[in-house]
Amino acid sequence: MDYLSDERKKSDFDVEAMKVAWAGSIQEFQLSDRMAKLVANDPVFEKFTRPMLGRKELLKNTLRKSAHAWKLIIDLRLSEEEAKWLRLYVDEPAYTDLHWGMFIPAIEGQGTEEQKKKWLPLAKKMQIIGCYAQTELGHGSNVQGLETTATFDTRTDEFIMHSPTLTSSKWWPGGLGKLSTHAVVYARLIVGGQFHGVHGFIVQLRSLEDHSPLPGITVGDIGLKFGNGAYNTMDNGVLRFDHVRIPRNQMLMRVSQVTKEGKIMQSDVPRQLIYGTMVYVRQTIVADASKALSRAVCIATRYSAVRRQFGSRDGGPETQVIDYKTQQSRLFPLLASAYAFRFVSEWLKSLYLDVKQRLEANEFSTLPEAHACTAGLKSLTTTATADGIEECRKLCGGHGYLVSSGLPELFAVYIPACTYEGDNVVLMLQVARFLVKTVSELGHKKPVGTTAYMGRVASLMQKNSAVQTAEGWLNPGAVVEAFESRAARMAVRCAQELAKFGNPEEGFAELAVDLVEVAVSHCQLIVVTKFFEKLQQDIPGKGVKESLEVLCYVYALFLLHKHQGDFLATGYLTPKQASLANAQLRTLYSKVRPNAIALVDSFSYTDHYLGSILGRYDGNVYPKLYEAAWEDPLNDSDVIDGFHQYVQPILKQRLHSAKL
Ligand SMILES: CCCCCCCC/C=C\CCCCCCCCCCCC(=O)SCCNC(=O)CCNC(=O)[C@H](O)C(C)(C)COP(=O)(O)OP(=O)(O)OC[C@H]1O[C@@H](n2cnc3c(N)ncnc32)[C@H](O)[C@@H]1OP(=O)(O)O
Ligand SMILES: Cc1cc2nc3c(=O)[nH]c(=O)nc-3n(C[C@H](O)[C@H](O)[C@H](O)COP(=O)(O)OP(=O)(O)OC[C@H]3O[C@@H](n4cnc5c(N)ncnc54)[C@H](O)[C@@H]3O)c2cc1C
Repeated sequence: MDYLSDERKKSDFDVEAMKVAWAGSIQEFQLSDRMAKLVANDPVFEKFTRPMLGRKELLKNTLRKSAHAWKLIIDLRLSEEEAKWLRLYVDEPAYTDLHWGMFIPAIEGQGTEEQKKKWLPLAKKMQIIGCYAQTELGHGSNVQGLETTATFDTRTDEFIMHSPTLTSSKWWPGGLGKLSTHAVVYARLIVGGQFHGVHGFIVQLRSLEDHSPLPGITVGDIGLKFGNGAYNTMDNGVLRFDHVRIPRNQMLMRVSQVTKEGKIMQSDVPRQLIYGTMVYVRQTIVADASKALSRAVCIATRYSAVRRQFGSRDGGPETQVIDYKTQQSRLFPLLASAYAFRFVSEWLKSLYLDVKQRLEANEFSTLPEAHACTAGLKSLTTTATADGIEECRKLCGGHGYLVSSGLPELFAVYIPACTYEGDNVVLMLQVARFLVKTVSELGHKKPVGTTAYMGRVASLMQKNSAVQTAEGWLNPGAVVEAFESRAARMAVRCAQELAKFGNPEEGFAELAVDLVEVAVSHCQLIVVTKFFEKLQQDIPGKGVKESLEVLCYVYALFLLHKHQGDFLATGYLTPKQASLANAQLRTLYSKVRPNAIALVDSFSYTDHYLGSILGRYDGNVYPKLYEAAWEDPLNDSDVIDGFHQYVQPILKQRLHSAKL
């Protein structure tokens, strides 16, 4: 029985076509769908018991799943794209993520042709397992502050890897604790007693025969992390070196080379390329944000249509909580954000692929913008997604707190995304630096790409919004201009404040809070613009483009309402115009309402992937919640183990004193 069938009938767009729009293309949809079903129908990938497993069982279970996934990849000859979808739907962080997601890309981006030829075939056949060992106990954000040393010994043509202090212990790398045989280790290069910056080195950690740590290497897991199950399927590790020797050709040498004689040779490649793997991964994290948020939103939307509270008239049904305006005002912006992040990630991927191609041809001019966009959008989307998942939990009331809602584990797995791959505030400060630089160069350099609007700064500073009615806000030009003006005005104002400081670094530190706000406004502008640009494309299917248009305005006007202080303070909007935007937002919520279930069905998530009783496709929530309760190990017996030993004596004492 489909308890949501009435809801599904209300929608006025072609869901199958929306699924394709969400996936990006029919090919991508079919690929994703095939992998989703493959995983959902395979009992090895069962995940409901995960939160109840102890750490050792949990990790062993993850290893079993990873081995099974690898076997499927080989047996079914899955492509790299298919393997990525398979990984998504298996839905369990594992050591293989860092192997494929960072170790291999680090060698690809920073290795020489010779190094790639040697290491990549081994890694791609998984004959070695690698991780990305950058962060240390004492330093994560400040990469130049890392303490591990790689000292060149000209006599033996080797580097000596050493951890001179406790704080230099590598700390956090995923896959390091128990599984990796190798790591790309970031360390201070020391040649002839001189420090030559931080570089990456391929270091073997464990024997390929019996997996024991090699001499001089201390390695282990850093311990339990937030939440049951969740990220505890990953062996984040600690690593120390005691004068471990590696051949010279294991320093990744695309950026700088060390010769046998101990000479440093700089190639034309900028040193920032050492950070290149982070640019790649940040871009993938933006795509993952849309997946995690859409998943939470799918659960909360379906449950909000099932759940009824108050409002019964003449004994009729109570009101579906999705019909409360307050519920809509919390849920629909998140639904719109999931779509917005999906489309901006599509754009970011194309930007990244373009930069990658240029880097391969030794053309580096677009690297700073790629860095700013990946850093800023990673920060913006992961912050909004982490907050959004928690909001979805609250939108599901008490039942959202049950593990069987799927939301607690999703939250626990997701929130470190605000920290890993760059703390979100630190990353926004990088964007701010880029923007301040752009403003300071306006006189002699034409801004391009995502900062092109700064080239119109004079008019953006003068022109105010012309919107007169609520309908007036349903105009891409009006909305984009509002976001451009806000971002440009905030950036210029901050740059003017900065100029008052004799020492720019002192000013940057003092104005950091305002600078982060400038960076956020710029990143929001990017997301809004890319959503409108998406709507310019051919999007087939009845009512699909119209529904996306509604979501695009919801996303933009929700942000405008939330940050109306900025829009008002910069003088671009009047209070009246801000309130017209809010009135339009209410109308838009009413347009989303009949399509809400269809819009989350368009993510095409299987019940296996959602892992949520509240978000079941058929809406059959209550019987299934009731059934699941009885599956809890505590309900194996009517009288709990420990009752006779610890509780009964207390009860007896009470009876005894009652007699007195
Ligand atoms: C069996 C089945 C298999 C199936 C197959 C599976 C397939 C799976 C495939 C994929 C899965 C993917 C999963 C991925 C999973 C990812 C999980 C994430 C794990 C997390 C990993 C980590 O966290 S790694 C560690 C990350 N660390 C950080 O991010 C550190 C943050 N700090 C920094 O980035 C920097 O230090 C800084 C940006 C803060 C810079 O600080 P500082 O001011 O000191 O900089 P510098 O002086 O060094 O340099 C300034 C200069 O450089 C520019 N710049 C900075 N960063 C970059 C960059 N990244 N790129 C380009 N340029 C950069 C900066 O703008 C300055 O430029 P100027 O021109 O000088 O102004
Ligand atoms: C689950 C997980 C997996 C990870 N996986 C890996 C991995 O595979 N490999 C790896 O190398 N690392 C990994 N890391 C480490 C991760 O990359 C770092 O934790 C991250 O980069 C943040 O650095 P930090 O811990 O030093 O934070 P800190 O920099 O110490 O941040 C602490 C606080 O200080 C603030 N702060 C720091 N600097 C500034 C500044 N300049 N201005 C203003 N505020 C500032 C931050 O905003 C934050 O609030 C992982 C971390 C986690 C949680």
